[in-house]
Amino acid sequence: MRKALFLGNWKMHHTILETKSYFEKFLRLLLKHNFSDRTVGIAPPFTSLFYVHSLLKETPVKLCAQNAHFEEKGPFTGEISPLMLKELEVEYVILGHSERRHLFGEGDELIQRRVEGVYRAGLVPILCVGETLNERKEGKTFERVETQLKKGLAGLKEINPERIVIAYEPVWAIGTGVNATPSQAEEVHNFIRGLLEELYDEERAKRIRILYGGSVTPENVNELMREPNIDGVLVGGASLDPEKFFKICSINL
Ligand SMILES: O=C(CO)COP(=O)(O)O
Repeated sequence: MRKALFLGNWKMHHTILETKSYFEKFLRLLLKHNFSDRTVGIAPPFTSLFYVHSLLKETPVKLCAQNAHFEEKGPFTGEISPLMLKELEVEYVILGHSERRHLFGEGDELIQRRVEGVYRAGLVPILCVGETLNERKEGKTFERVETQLKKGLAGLKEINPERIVIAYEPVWAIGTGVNATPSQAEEVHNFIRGLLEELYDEERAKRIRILYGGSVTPENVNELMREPNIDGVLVGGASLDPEKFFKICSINL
């Protein structure tokens, strides 16, 4: 009932020139297949969105963004509005990524406003949550994830479950080459599903997709995706290489 979702988060990588050769390779591989049972998307840097929009127009690949402000417009230097993203037919927006939280000081309240603004604008927010290594060592994983999830969703009392995505990205697994084991990830995904049930109801909680992110590779994606509550992956480093990302997106489901 939950359609698998494979998303590449390029972070601050790939110029427009590099993006061109990426998509030549990626689309050549991808368009040979019929992937109606899954959704594939890529979040390039803002500077490439306009260009990538034109490349992806006739393809099933979804355009995604790495952040968004909550207002339509205004004096917010350096920010991009949901309206601007909608104009480019962006569908998914990553919010509350651990790099935004830890390197740029975004807190739960700001992230909540972004999630609400993006959702209300008709885009699909991907709310990222996850504990640091210290929090895990201190046994605070569930507590941390619960706070981030509840605060992040606080503005959305009513929800269309197909129009929100949660991404569990343990900070210690991001860009480290050390992924959460399938059972470590499943334990938290199952916990998140329970929280969603508490916040909404069982029916809706069952329909919300929960992605895993953190050192996903073509080698480990199969076993992660076998877990019942892992509905897709949010891929950083391995999505920068078109062949690797294609391998990830094309696994047997
Ligand atoms: O942060 C991530 C995706 O948003 C994960 O990054 P890596 O796949 O490079 O660990």
